[in-house]
Amino acid sequence: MTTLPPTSCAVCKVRASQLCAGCRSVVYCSREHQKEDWKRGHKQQCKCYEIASNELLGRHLRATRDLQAGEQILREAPLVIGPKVASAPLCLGCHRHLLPPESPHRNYYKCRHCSWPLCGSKCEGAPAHVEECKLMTASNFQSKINYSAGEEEKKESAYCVIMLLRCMQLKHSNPSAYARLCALEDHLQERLNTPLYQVLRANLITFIKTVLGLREWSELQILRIAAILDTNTFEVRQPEQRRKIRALFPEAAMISHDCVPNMRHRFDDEMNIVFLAKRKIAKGEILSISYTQPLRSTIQRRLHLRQAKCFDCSCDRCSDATELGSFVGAHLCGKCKVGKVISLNPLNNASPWKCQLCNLRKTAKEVLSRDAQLQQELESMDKTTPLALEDFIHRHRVELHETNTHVLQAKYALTQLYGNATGFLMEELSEADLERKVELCQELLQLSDLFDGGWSIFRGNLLLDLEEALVSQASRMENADACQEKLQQAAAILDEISNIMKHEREMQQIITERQQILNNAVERFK
Ligand SMILES: C[S@@+](CC[C@H](N)C(=O)[O-])C[C@H]1O[C@@H](n2cnc3c(N)ncnc32)[C@H](O)[C@@H]1O
Repeated sequence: MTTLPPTSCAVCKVRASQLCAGCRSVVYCSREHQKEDWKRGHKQQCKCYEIASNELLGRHLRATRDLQAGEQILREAPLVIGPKVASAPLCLGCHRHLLPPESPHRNYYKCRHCSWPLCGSKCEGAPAHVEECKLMTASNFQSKINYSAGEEEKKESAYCVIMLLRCMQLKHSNPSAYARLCALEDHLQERLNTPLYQVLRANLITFIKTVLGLREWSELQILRIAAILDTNTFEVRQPEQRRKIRALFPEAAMISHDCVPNMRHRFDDEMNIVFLAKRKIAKGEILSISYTQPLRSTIQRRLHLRQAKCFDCSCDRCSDATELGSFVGAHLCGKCKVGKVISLNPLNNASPWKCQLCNLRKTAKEVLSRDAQLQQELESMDKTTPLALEDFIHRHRVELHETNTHVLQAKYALTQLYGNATGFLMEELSEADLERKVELCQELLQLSDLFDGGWSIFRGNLLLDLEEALVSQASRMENADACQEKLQQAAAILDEISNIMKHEREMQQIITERQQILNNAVERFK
């Protein structure tokens, strides 16, 4: 049932019709009254979602009105930001990945007080770093992270204390922010017996209580904050800013997971998190994002979610042994050679697997260990050219069908390599390789419609690759009709990309360049 918006101005009560675009639940008679109401408190109430709760998900967000594809749903500033539990050396002031020093015999710039690496003296006084620096200096702690040539990407586990200390400091510096942090889910009891928390217990607690002398904090209080961070932080990736860190957003932390999510998120220049609807969302629908990777199989995704977020996903994709008809987790049957081997109960990771066509059965352990081997093989492969990945798909064709997770991961990497890798640049691609790129993009786009469709970044990136390949194909064609058809296809795709990516600032230049290349191709064709 649609709720009709009110008809009188929220400020002066005269008959009015200017609807607030954010929540669409109040109207105003004028821009002045809208501004006045915003300052008076509508800013806090203007939302198109509410926090709801149920037994399965706990707290979650739910749409309070119909939402259009591409609509912004939530924007939130971070409560705390800092390094990931293990991180390559980064500046604790501006959080940028550190560049190697100019001379390889020199070290990173080190904070004059606590010796943590920084990008320069300017960051010594950065608000993010000042308090932790005082604490470490007061207890004579000096960081031992140094530059080591060739190991710039090595992850340092010493960074695990930073985000934790920043949260602990909120208790005195910002008690209301600390209270919001403490209200978040932790799964501490489930985490305490894991190997990671055993290590944290040994190292982190000693560091905080003994080295830094924060004796008033109990072991469980400290571990609870670590568990809150593990359950709720978002990874912030801003490659153009050389940033790969984590951040806590208390409202966004309420958003639940679904393996076919209806929202996507990004970070703006001020590191606010911004959520958009990937498709139309009806009033009352649960708002979701994915905490895991869409091209992974159900058993891989569920294991990851259990280990990282302590829950067993039972979404529509996970509940269906065929994964919505995609068979991403299935292997080809080694006996009848045509059937697909799928789990008899995908919501039980220990359930046996069986061929759909013959009587071949496998234990979950067999499936898992084979998957782990294949994943390992894929991850250790040379990804500088398409050759090894094509070879992987070919070698395993009897066991892995066209949409098996390992094949999909290889195919996605191939869409990036054809046209970009040395020796495989767009103009160097053979007709066959160019056609392969087009087919791979189209195949993955079809799959993305099942798991990550609509206005998704995955889809936007695949469309960009496809558009480029189509223009390149068109420019090699001699038949005018075929060329025109390709260029028209490319133009329609570019329109869609412009829509999907219109909020991604860093994509605008690429889109403009693509438009220029396409216009030139159309001119040449004419
Ligand atoms: C970032 S928090 C989300 C907010 C949380 N529900 C709360 O009440 O604070 C992540 C946690 O929410 C729960 N959760 C999120 N999505 C879920 C899902 N699809 N199924 C079951 N639990 C889910 C899990 O307990 C997970 O560890």
